Amino acid sequence: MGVVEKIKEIEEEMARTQKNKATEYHLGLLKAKLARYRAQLLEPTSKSGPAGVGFDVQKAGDARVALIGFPSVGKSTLLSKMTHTQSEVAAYEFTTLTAIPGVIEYQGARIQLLDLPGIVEGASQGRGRGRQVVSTAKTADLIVMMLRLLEIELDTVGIRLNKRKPDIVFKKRTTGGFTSTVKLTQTDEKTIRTILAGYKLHNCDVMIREDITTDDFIDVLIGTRKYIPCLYVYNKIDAISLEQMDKLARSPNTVVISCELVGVLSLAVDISLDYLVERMWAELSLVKVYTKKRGVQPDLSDPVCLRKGATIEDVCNGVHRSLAANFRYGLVCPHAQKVGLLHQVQDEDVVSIFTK
Ligand SMILES: Nc1nc2c(ncn2[C@@H]2O[C@H](COP(=O)(O)OP(=O)(O)OP(=O)(O)O)[C@@H](O)[C@H]2O)c(=O)[nH]1
Ligand SMILES: [K+]
Ligand SMILES: [Mg+2]
Repeated sequence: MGVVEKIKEIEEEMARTQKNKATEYHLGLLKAKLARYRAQLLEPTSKSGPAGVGFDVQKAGDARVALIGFPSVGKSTLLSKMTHTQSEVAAYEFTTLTAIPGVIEYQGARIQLLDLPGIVEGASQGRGRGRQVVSTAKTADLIVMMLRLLEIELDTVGIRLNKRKPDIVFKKRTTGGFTSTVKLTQTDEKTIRTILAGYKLHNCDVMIREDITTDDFIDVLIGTRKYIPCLYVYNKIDAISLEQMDKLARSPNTVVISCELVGVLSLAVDISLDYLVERMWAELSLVKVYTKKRGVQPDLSDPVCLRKGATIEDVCNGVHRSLAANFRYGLVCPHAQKVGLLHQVQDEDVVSIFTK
């Protein structure tokens, strides 16, 4: 039996099983199994060839943004308007058949924008190029989704949108302790133990530090979940009423645009592509650091772009491979603070590195 059939079978059993206290643990176990099979769907296997392999586009620049959406929502139109790359645009579905990279230059950073083939319902089960699109989406720092319905699709294949990793710590091969620093209102120790037993993890220390659900627990147990921020972008708002547009624009993590009406309308909500870039930039939360050599002004046009939480060591690695190995100390302006490799840098810091 293939993985897809196994998934179907478990889903059917879950649908048949009444939800009550007596079946709770069994359902938890089924959920965990389901999660494992779904993860398998995306893993490359020798037999199924390219399954789980994304499109062959090299990561470039300081961050990658993936454009995901149903066919013909206007992904290629958007890429063509926001970057110097032209991706074929047409009124029929599946115009784009591979990943097309473009570059947005913003605030001294280079953001790679990836136009992708449209995905349809059932994409996570391998329909169309869905699997390849989903695998590529997993490599992104931000997903720009041009339609909301697809959120569920990405969820079934282990991409968690706008969520951070639940605060759970496991240690295998220990005494089997269970600690929770908060009151659990959405799951309990017995359910979690049942799931662990289903995975043959009998000796495992679990420490839970927030009020998690059973699904959160399975996510962390499976360990391959990707937590990626997502912006929902509604294109073609020229086709809906002002009231509808206004309502959409107020939803969380949402931007409304029109690739056709750029610069034409003056509205209460900003529908410009400039505003979209601003929002993408905010979601990526990159930190820009300027490096400075002794006696020379820093080059403000060429920052090192890093993830939030980056350290002096990351700055070193961003400049040259050998820098961290020969590191003596760093100097961070504006406060001329002497720092070590583990010091976290802030946006707009000017950093000098002194080597042995
Ligand atoms: N009215 C309107 N039409 C748009 C807008 N943006 C794009 N279109 C049209 O929508 C159609 C599909 O655009 P594409 O950019 O090819 O869409 P896509 O999402 O890349 O499509 P696939 O590659 O087939 O998945 C084209 O005819 C575009 O001209 C918009 O803001 N308003
Ligand atoms: K199209
Ligand atoms: Mg396209």
